[in-house]
Amino acid sequence: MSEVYLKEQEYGKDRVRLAKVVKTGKWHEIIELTVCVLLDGEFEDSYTKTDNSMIVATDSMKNTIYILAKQSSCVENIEIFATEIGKHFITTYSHVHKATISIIKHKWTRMLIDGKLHDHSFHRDGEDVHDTKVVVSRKSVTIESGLKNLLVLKTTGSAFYGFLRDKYTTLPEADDRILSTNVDATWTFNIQNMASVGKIPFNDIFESVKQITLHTFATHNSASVQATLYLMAKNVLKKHSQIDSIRYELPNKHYFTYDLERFGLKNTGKDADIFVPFNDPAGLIIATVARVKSRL
Ligand SMILES: O=c1[nH]c(=O)c2[nH]c(=O)[nH]c2[nH]1
Repeated sequence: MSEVYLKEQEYGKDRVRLAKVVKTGKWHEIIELTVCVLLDGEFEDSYTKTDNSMIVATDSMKNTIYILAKQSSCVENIEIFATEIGKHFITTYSHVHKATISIIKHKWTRMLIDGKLHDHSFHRDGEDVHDTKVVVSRKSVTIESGLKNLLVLKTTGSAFYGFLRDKYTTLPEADDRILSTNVDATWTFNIQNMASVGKIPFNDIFESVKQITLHTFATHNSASVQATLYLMAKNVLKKHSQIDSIRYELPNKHYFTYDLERFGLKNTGKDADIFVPFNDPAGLIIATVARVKSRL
């Protein structure tokens, strides 16, 4: 057999679920997270020589996440909390060279009861989440954040025509159609150094990216999912100088008119109002838009 070597490795604890309640008198906050920690470093011997002496047990990593959550005042700010966790692992263990921390923040929206925000009751109003992936090494920190699973639909203001037609094409041109997608967006931050991480208003930027995404989707006349995606990204980069690039993954969740002509009912063009939503197959449009780097 030809010689082999351990090309790369990462190991850690995934799907660590954690909720923290922050109480200010009767006013409570709930933060619910799913955390993944992966470590890279001098772990080769555990794979190749059955030497476990350098292994930080994944069970200890799980304990560490709960301990740091107890001690931290930044759990609500997942990019900062992830950086704290990453820093902990590379400063505590000299043989750990890189820690990759991924966190999903689940949505709990405060209830509005009798016209007032309730102090300790929350509901889930949508499956969209805020997530982050932070990679901490001794030299650098990289942070990407995301908005995942935001389901949107508009009933007009979307067309799709002028596309390539050949013997494989059956899709009719549409000057007015339903447009629906499940937005997944991931953006990377321009981080100067570890100390600057605490100064970035990650949660405000998240809310703003979400709002820009919704605003662009709703207000522009879409020529295609591709054109909508590019405009969303351009608007985000225009507004947020801390963001270097943004990637969108937009499935085109098709709604096709149902053939009611067979029953003597008009359901095309201006008369179209009965549609069949299709889960599968879906188009999938993926692109990353980045700033042109200045040559200065
Ligand atoms: O916005 C669209 N982009 C496409 O690439 C495409 N392809 C398709 O069949 N419908 C659509 N819609």
